[in-house]
Amino acid sequence: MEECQTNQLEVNGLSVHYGRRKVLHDMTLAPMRAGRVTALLGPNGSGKSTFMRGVAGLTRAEGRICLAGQDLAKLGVGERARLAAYLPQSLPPAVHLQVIEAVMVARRAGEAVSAEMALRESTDVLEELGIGKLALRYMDELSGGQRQMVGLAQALVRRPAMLLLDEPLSALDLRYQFAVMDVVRRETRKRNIVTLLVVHDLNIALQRAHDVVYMRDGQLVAQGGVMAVTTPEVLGKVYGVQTRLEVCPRGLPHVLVDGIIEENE
Ligand SMILES: Nc1ncnc2c1ncn2[C@@H]1O[C@H](COP(=O)(O)OP(=O)(O)OP(=O)(O)O)[C@@H](O)[C@H]1O
Repeated sequence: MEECQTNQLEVNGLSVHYGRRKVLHDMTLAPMRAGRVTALLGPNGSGKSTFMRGVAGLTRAEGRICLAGQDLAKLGVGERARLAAYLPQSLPPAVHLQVIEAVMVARRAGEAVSAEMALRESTDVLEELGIGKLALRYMDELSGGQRQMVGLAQALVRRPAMLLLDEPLSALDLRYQFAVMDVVRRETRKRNIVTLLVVHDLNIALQRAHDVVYMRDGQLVAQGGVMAVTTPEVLGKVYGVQTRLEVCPRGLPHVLVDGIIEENE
């Protein structure tokens, strides 16, 4: 079997069953390189969260997943969680902890570091994400968007090799959605990590991700650079809608939806 490459995520033959029902069908993707943000796109129920959880090792899956040169199946739970930081679709209920404490707890969960070091690194991450002023606020008193940002800080402070973000924009207003995507893009490049995220807003995904993976019914439909694979044909196949693709003056793609494609068309 081929060696895993050090700076990428490789997914080969990923399948997931829930009971006797197969919901992910042998998904094999082209390697996803570090420093790039990939958006995982597809309709409701197409298997996006299942894919993310399978890659994170949170759902029993068949197939081979390699990250940063390591076969994830061969790692212990703790080591795998440190390497692959997963932010779930719905964040757990907020506890009555200060933000800085919550980030420090995340830092110390995977690795034995001193409180002093955890404090310094947690403070740095909050500053980098532009939320240093939230440090002494309580988690259960934050808005949805602020909690989403703290969740990102908790993921990044563990210095993962990969970020898996399941709908990180769902609780956010328009400005915050772009702010979070900009932070994710910047940190992905700066830390040279693999980032995979699920986003429902196609236009935000197309404007801020480098690459896209389109899936439907638990199967891969297309994968590649945003501009290369996003076509009306692919969007029709994935979402069942008729679209036009425009390119704005800044060279970014924008999808206009004209209507749905009737089943017998
Ligand atoms: N724990 C579970 N047990 C049984 N079936 C499940 C479970 N979780 C998801 N499914 C089913 O697996 C399929 C894929 O679900 P999944 O949540 O991965 O889709 P999704 O693309 O993330 O959807 P959405 O965009 O609505 O969040 C769906 O048919 C769903 O009903």
